[in-house]
Amino acid sequence: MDSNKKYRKGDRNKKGSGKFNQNDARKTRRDREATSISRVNAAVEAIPLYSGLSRVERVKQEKFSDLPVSEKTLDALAAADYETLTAIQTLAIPQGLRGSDALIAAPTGSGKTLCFVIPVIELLWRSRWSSLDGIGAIILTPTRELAVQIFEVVTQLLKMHHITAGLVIGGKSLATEQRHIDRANILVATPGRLLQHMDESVGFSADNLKLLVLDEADRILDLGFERTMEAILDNLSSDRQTMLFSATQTKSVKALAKLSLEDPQYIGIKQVEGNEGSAAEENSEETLSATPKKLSQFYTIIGEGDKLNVLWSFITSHLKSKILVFVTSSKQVRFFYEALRRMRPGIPLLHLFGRMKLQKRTSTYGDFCKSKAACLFATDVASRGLDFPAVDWVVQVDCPESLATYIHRVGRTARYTSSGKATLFLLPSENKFVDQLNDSRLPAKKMVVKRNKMLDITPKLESIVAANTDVKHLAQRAVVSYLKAVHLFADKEVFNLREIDFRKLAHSYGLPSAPRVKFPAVGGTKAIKVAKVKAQNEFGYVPRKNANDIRGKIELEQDDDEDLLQVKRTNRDLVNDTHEPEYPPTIEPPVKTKQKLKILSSGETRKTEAQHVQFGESEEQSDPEGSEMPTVVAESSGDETSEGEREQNFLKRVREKLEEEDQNDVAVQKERIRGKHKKQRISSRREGDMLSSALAMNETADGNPNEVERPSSEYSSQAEESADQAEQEYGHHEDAALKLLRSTARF
Ligand SMILES: Nc1ncnc2c1ncn2[C@@H]1O[C@H](COP(=O)(O)OP(=O)(O)OP(=O)(O)O)[C@@H](O)[C@H]1O
Repeated sequence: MDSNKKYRKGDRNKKGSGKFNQNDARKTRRDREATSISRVNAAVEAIPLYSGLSRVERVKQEKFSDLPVSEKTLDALAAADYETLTAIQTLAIPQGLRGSDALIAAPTGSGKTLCFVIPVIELLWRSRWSSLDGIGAIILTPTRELAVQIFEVVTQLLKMHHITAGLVIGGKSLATEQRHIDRANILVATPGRLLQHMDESVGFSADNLKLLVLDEADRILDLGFERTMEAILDNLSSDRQTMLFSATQTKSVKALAKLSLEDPQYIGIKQVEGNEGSAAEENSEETLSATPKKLSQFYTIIGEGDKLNVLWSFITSHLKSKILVFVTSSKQVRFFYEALRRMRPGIPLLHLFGRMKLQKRTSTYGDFCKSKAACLFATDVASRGLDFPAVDWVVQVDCPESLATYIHRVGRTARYTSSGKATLFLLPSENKFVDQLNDSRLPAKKMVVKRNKMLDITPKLESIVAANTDVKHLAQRAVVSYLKAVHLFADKEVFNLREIDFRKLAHSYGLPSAPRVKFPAVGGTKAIKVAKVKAQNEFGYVPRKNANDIRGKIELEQDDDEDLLQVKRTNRDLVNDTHEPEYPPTIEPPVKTKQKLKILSSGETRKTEAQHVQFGESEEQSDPEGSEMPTVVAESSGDETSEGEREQNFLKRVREKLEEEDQNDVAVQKERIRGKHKKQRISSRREGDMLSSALAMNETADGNPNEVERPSSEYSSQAEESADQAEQEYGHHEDAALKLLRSTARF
């Protein structure tokens, strides 16, 4: 009993001493941390205010280990193989660390992410932030992909810290985010979703906010979320540091800078080669237009009827490359992907656009990152900030709507120290864009397409479109959405619908004739409604008070499948806009459908010409907005044949072609089967008399009609295999997405 007591006492003592040791160790750690913090604080206070803005000078390279930052951050940086700072990092990180408000601009791929991630983490570490202190820093970024990408970098550098990070983006469960939001110290967010949490989440508090980062501010404003930004800024304490990153310095970015920054520093970098670079003067044009030096830029002039032929020839001659193809609208992305995968180019095809489900977008992004050779068709959702490693070629099939978009698209290659190439397809009417590139010192060289090397895929596309109704619909919608987008592009010197041959374009997509296009009037109420729905889809939330934002900033067409990122228009007063479409090659007068119904007295007959009602149109016309929308159809070429006849001829041609191909296929298959049987007979004979009965059976089977059926079923299964190939690939994508989502331990 006593010994038992003794044992317990000893045990307690032991435990006590353990506790004491633990407390001791904790205290030592705390002391060491405190010493480390005061040492780093002293070093940070000694950082001079950056003053080299008025001179263009060479930036000296530095090592991360020279920065006044915590051991924990240094260890994480080393673990991620970051050793030497890039030019913009050398200038911006120390300023971020010393607590300055700053407006920062640098070429694509120059390493801007670390410019804010390091100061964010360090500020919270130096402030001894704990989970009880709530949100200490918010990083706002325009798209979900970009948010996910930044979140990955944040979690990578937080590995050794006790600071938490959360990701709040549209497309995810709001309730899940709400359950965890009070535990996050660093929040990576898209603007709409952040505002939604501010309005609706009880646990959300940013009262202690120390640092706000606005990444890709120009893009956030482009998307028409000026008022959302104002509302967010209204909700945040002004006693904070703000870092604003923007590739372009538009009026609205300057207005946002005024609203959010206090006595800001302007830090810009032009021309980077590897880690080198020079400081650029404040507001210098060079800062805005610089692209990496290791990027080779080309352009080529191609008619609308040949773009797909040239693209196909390009893809099939670069089978070992990683290619990123930009087109204008999500419908084109889907059509290119669906049509070209059926033609088996010999390289994996992927596609990415704004309205894709988040999980699919993430998995596609992950797959393209991992692959060594692949071709990704994308809208501009992929053009800003996304960091795909080792892209060899960026191909812009359609002219970008602005130089800023061009810079961001080509910036997906030649990132950090790697080199890359970019080529741009321009219609002859878009030649003016070359002048703009030259004026902005973007050195693109002209490439000439060798006609004899160009493959003509139009007949193949015609067959695919004729055989697959869904692909045909996609092709029609792709043509329509492209033309509508061009209609909305502001730069009328470059984009002129009159110069585009709708029929040639449609033909190159495998269509017999140009689909009818209804060009939207600008800023109708229906368009605003659609814009709101789309903004909600993209950003998760649009507060009611911001409806005018959208009214003022986004014009969308009535096709509610359109890609938000493509058809938004900014900087026009849409409410008072009297701008009419400029190109009515043939404008159909509005059809009056609200006919007064007159009760006929018996014996009275109705005049027949008044009874011609177009049902397809009536729905639109009954809409008050509908009357503002002139229907523009493709200019008639003056051909002697009508559109209906043309379509019939086309279908006839395709049918004949398919029949011809079928006959060839059957002949080839028959030949193959004959050969196979011949081989079987020979081998059977060799096996001797024992197998003579089996041989006899085979010989009978030769004439058996069931055997003749076999090739065609083999053939059809081959065709199915071809059509399903990408779907099977997609299975891997989904796996990858799940892995990616699991590996990023959010919150
Ligand atoms: N100091 C560095 N050392 C090594 N790699 C770096 C360094 N800084 C950045 N990188 C790498 O360079 C690539 C581009 O960086 P980042 O995405 O931050 O560029 P960015 O300037 O934000 O580009 P964009 O303007 O297109 O968004 C990333 O893969 C990143 O990991």
